[in-house]
Amino acid sequence: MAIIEFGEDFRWGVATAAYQIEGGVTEGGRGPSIWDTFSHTPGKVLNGDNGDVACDSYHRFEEDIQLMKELGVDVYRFSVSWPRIFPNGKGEVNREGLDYYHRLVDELLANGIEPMCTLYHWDLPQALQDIGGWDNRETVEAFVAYAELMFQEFSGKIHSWLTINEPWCVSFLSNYIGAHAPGNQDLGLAVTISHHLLLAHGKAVAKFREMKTGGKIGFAPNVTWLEAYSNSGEDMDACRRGMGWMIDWFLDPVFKGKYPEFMVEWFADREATLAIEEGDMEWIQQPVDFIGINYYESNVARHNKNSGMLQVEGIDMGYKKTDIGWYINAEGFYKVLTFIADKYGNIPIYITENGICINDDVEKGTVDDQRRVDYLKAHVTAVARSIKSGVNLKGYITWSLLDNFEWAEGYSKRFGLVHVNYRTLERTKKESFYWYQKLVNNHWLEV
Ligand SMILES: CCOCCOc1ccc(-c2cn(C[C@@H]3NC[C@@H](O)[C@H]3O)nn2)cc1
Repeated sequence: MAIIEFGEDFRWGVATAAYQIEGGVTEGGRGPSIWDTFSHTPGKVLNGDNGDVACDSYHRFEEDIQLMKELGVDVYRFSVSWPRIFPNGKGEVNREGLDYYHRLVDELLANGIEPMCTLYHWDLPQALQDIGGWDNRETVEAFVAYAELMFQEFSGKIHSWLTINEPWCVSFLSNYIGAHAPGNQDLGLAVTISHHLLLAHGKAVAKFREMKTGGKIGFAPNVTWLEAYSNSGEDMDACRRGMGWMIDWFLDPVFKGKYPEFMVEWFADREATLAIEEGDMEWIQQPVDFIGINYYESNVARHNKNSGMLQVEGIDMGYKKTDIGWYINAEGFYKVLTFIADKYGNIPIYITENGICINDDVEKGTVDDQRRVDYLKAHVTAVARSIKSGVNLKGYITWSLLDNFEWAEGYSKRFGLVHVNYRTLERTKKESFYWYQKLVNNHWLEV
């Protein structure tokens, strides 16, 4: 057995998101979001599940925080439901919504846990979608106004902010592939939305700097690693496109001030062009203090001209799969982290999501999710390897504290260290909870 060690200043955390855990969708003055609309549209979410109750964390957050305290985590990454703050997306502020998040943040601070706040984790106020959503630059301005209010309201309490979670999911998964809310399937629209999301991010960062409320700010792209099936130029190019779609498309504008040309051309050849206005790129490349990286899986891929818009075909190499069908490959985690550090300069990185869907159920009062322990062990070791290789990693925040509403998969897919019985809302600590507790408190693990 080998011992893998982490410095005492390395931060450990757990992550959730508002629509996935809160419930209370008509309480406390909250307005509807696009996920309320989407989940209540027949056929959009597996089993017709929705976030109306979810884990009921709106009423049970003290219990959840006691679980975090028992874990011993340093950081809790949560998201704020924008329609709790601005029920109509902009204009009138809902004081009850602000008060709810003050109670949450105060309880975290009272228990020695640092709040890391994601401002946008996919639950766009429906009222903004009704005027075009992220396709409309008015939504960009509404986001900046929402961010400004949150920075002011929580100044001195929240010191770590993330603007946008997984802009690839918000733009391409939700507006080209159409699997997530609002469910459009238009590449040109998705490309425009990706630009407006980066503009919203950059303008919010600029507002954060201007307000001087203190703390640090970043955003959280989701990333993957694609290993080329062969060393042929077309297979290597295909993998470059697949990663360019998810990584370079969002990191190049922020860190290099321009979109990756090879992707601009690929989209333009498919009538999807960027409408960049004077000053946009200057806003987008506002320096960030850190970047959140969300990683789940890697693939082996090759070129196939008949394989979708990107002409990238995944090849099943027999890697073990999770219960949501994603491949398990911790080597890809190490490779993508070193790739990002090499290409974008050694920016401080927090892993803001990494975890595994394992649907084991409660038996004899526990959940023996050894496959989750194995996944976490391998991926935390990949994090240690990356640090040893010079990657400026500051912390690891696992997805998720609780089983929760996994978007279009509903409640069928479980990512939590803690099992949730959605009928009784009873929480049950899994074996992985105790494994993570030991890692978080020891700062080392045996592999
Ligand atoms: C080609 C067709 O593809 C159809 C589905 O394609 C995807 C891709 C990616 C995802 C996905 C889900 N998650 C986990 C979440 N991250 C944020 C947090 O809220 C977690 O719940 N990350 N990525 C889902 C579906």
